Amino acid sequence: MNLLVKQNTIHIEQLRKSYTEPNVGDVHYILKDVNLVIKGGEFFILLGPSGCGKSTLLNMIAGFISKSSGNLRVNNEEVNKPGRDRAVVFQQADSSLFPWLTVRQNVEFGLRMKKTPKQERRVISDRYIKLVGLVGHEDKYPKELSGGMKQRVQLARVLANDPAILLMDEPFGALDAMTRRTMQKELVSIWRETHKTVIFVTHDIQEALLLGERIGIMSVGPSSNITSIYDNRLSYPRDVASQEFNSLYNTIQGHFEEQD
Ligand SMILES: Nc1ncnc2c1ncn2[C@@H]1O[C@H](COP(=O)(O)OP(=O)(O)OP(=O)(O)O)[C@@H](O)[C@H]1O
Repeated sequence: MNLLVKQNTIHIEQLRKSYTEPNVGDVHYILKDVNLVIKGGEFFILLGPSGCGKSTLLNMIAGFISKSSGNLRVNNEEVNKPGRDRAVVFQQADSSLFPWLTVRQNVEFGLRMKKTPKQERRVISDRYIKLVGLVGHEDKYPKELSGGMKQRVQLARVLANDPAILLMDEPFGALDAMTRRTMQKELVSIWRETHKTVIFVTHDIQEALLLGERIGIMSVGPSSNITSIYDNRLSYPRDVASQEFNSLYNTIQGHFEEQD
């Protein structure tokens, strides 16, 4: 087994996130008693309705939001701050790209911070700019790019830093259908090539089924948790028209209808 696959396991036990209402003092739970193990190298989907707490959970794994109680471990170490082993790809690339830097400078930013030598930076940025299909656009600034291209820059920048765990918060949600499909295909091939652990948040059942190996369903909030996990063993690339795909789609949709 690949070393990366053995590592980067995420253990979540009885995890809670609550907040206290100002002035009143009542305690409200966003997440209550979430239990989950995500294996290293796995492509895991967090699927749930709007406002159920998917982003909160992802940001807790990233180390951006602290837990209220329970355990959250990556590689057996309690998460209490962001780490180089984890990186987040956000829904809106605009807020994460530096507008005053070119595509290449944005992709190389983290490497520059790590003081990676210039030549090595160039090799790495070339690789990921190629991987996300942005060759020829290296010297453009974010304002000269389409939404899909900006999202590719964000992905290339995250990949250039080589985190073992990719945390993706509805990264293709704002893209048009065609660009979205292309990005989904690229992500699957990047994941298969790099063996990274991917946790991908979406509220779109079709997207969940196209991408993930396992799909964790979150209940409607407040006090959300993971109510079921579905295995998706269909081989890649997945065919939305196949009977197996549709059967799994209907099962998951039925699950949500029961919750209504
Ligand atoms: N600091 C906070 N104080 C109070 N409530 C909060 C806070 N942060 C988030 N919430 C609430 O927690 C819930 C979960 O929010 P979160 O953004 O994690 O959901 P989500 O499933 O990612 O939603 P969406 O799919 O719409 O992005 C929401 O009801 C939100 O209003």
